[in-house]
Amino acid sequence: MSATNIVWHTATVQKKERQQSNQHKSCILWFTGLSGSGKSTLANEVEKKLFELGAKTYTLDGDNVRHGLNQDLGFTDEDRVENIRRIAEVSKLFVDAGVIVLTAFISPFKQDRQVARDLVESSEFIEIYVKCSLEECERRDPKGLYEKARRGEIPHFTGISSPYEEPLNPELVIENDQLSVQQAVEQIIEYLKKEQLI
Ligand SMILES: Nc1ncnc2c1ncn2[C@@H]1O[C@H](COP(=O)(O)OS(=O)(=O)O)[C@@H](OP(=O)(O)O)[C@H]1O
Ligand SMILES: Nc1ncnc2c1ncn2[C@@H]1O[C@H](COP(=O)(O)OP(=O)(O)O)[C@@H](O)[C@H]1O
Repeated sequence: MSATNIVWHTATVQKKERQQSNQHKSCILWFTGLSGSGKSTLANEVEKKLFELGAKTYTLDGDNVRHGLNQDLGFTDEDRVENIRRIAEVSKLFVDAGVIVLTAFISPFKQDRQVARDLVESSEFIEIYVKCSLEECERRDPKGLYEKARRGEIPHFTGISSPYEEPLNPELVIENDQLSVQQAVEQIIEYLKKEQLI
C-alpha cells in the first residue's frame, strides 16, 4: 500500500551536516550469514572499536528488533522478507541521522539484501558476508538450535530446512571459520579505513 495524502517534510538539519558534525560518513555495515556464523559477535566487536574511535554507532540485531519492532514476525519466507524490509528502512533512518549502523541478521535472501542496498547511496551499503561452513555452525551451535532443527523441532531452519542464498558480490567476505574474532574485526576495520569511512 502506498502512502496517500502524506507530504514529505524536508528536514532542516540535513544528513551532510550531521556527518560533518560527527566527522565521519554514515553507512550500513550489513552482516549476513548462517545462524552461528558469528554475525553478532563481529558486529558488536566492530562497533566497540568504532565507538572507541569516537564514531556515532548503533547495532541492530535480534535482541532489539525481533523482541520489539518485529515481534509479530516468525520465520516463514514471507515473515523474513518483512523482517528484513523493516530493518532496512530503520537502517536508512540511522544513515540519515549520521550514524554508522551495524545490522546482524541472517538475511538469507539475495533479493531482500538488494532491496536494503537500493534504499541508500551505493557507497553507504557495505555487505559483509560472514562465511562459515554449516558443519562449523552446527559444531558451535551455541543456542542448541541446530540440534533441535535436526530433530525436526524447528520448522524453516536456515541451512537445514530453509535456504541461505550466498552473496555473489559482497563488499567483504570474512572467512569466519578460519580467522580468530580479532583477525576478522581487523579485516573489517582495515576495509573501512581503506574506503575512508573512518
Ligand atoms: N527457523 C529459524 N531459522 C533461523 N534462525 C532462527 C529460526 N528460529 C529461530 N531462529 C533464531 O533467530 C535468529 C535469526 O533471526 P533473523 O532475524 O536474523 O533471521 S532472518 O534474517 O529473518 O532470516 C537466529 O539467530 P542467530 O543465531 O543470531 O542468527 C536464531 O537464533
Ligand atoms: N572467528 C570465530 N572463531 C571462533 N568462534 C567464533 C568466531 N566468531 C564467532 N564465534 C563463536 O561462534 C558462536 C556464534 O556466534 P554469534 O555471533 O552468536 O553468531 P550469529 O550471530 O551469526 O548467530 C559464538 O559462540 C561465538 O563466540
